[in-house]
Amino acid sequence: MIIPITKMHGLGNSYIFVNTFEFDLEENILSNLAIDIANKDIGIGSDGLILIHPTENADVGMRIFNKDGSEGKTCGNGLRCVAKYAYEHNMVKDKIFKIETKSGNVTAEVHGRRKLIEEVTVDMGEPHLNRSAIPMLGEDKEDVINELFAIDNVELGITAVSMGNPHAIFFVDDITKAPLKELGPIISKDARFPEEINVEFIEVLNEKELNFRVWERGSGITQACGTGACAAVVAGILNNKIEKNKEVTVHLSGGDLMITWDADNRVWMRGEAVTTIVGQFYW
Ligand SMILES: N[C@H](CCC[C@H](N)C(=O)O)C(=O)O
Repeated sequence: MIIPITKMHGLGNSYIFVNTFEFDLEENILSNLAIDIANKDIGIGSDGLILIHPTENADVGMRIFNKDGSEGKTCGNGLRCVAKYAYEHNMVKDKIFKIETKSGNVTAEVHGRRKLIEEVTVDMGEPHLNRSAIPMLGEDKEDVINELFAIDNVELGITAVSMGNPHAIFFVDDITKAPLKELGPIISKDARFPEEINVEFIEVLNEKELNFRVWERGSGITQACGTGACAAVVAGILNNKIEKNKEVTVHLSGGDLMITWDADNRVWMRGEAVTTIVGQFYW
């Protein structure tokens, strides 16, 4: 099979994009295709596969598959890249349009001159905090905000936030000492998370600035995670460490995202979207 592809990234969180408006893919090959295409030795190398697909519910649809072949429900960096691709390929006519994800529709706005888009803003919608929405085992009676979380003989304070995909947020005093490699994979697959979870460690620098590192469900350590950055800002505000309704700079390994949790309970993400390869994948 010769598959037309575009490799894109947001702050180094890279995916291989297939436009299924033009090249359709059978459902039963998607997981294995994601594993192979993301593999740096036998494939192109990325954090996963993203399909840009036709839908009745929005201007375009996005599906994301992690490096291990599992399907995620949404992807912040991926959404910015899909928005850039759709506008530059004349799949939408306006600069503001809707993108469908497995967790519902979001609204994207592309910024740039003529057909070169370098930055995108996405209204990521409302965060979800109750346990059943994460999902995380336990009674739904209260949200998970700095709750004691014992793991591997360590006691941490967990704040759990869903941005349409699950995030476990832990605050540390020094991001360079965050136990990402040691605890990321263990927490991500802990039985308390029936659908596993993305794991983020956050160092709050001041009320408008965070350092951020992530172990992604299904992909491991990535350079950036857009939904994770949104979840981190929500968690910081819930823990009274940062200010609501202000633009917060999140410093990820691959660069900065600007995140706002506004007075209408909506989370906004602004950042780059970059195309690096256009080509064909022989599979
Ligand atoms: N990198 C993505 C998140 C992928 C989430 C995926 N790992 C999952 O939820 O399974 C982002 O920029 O939001």
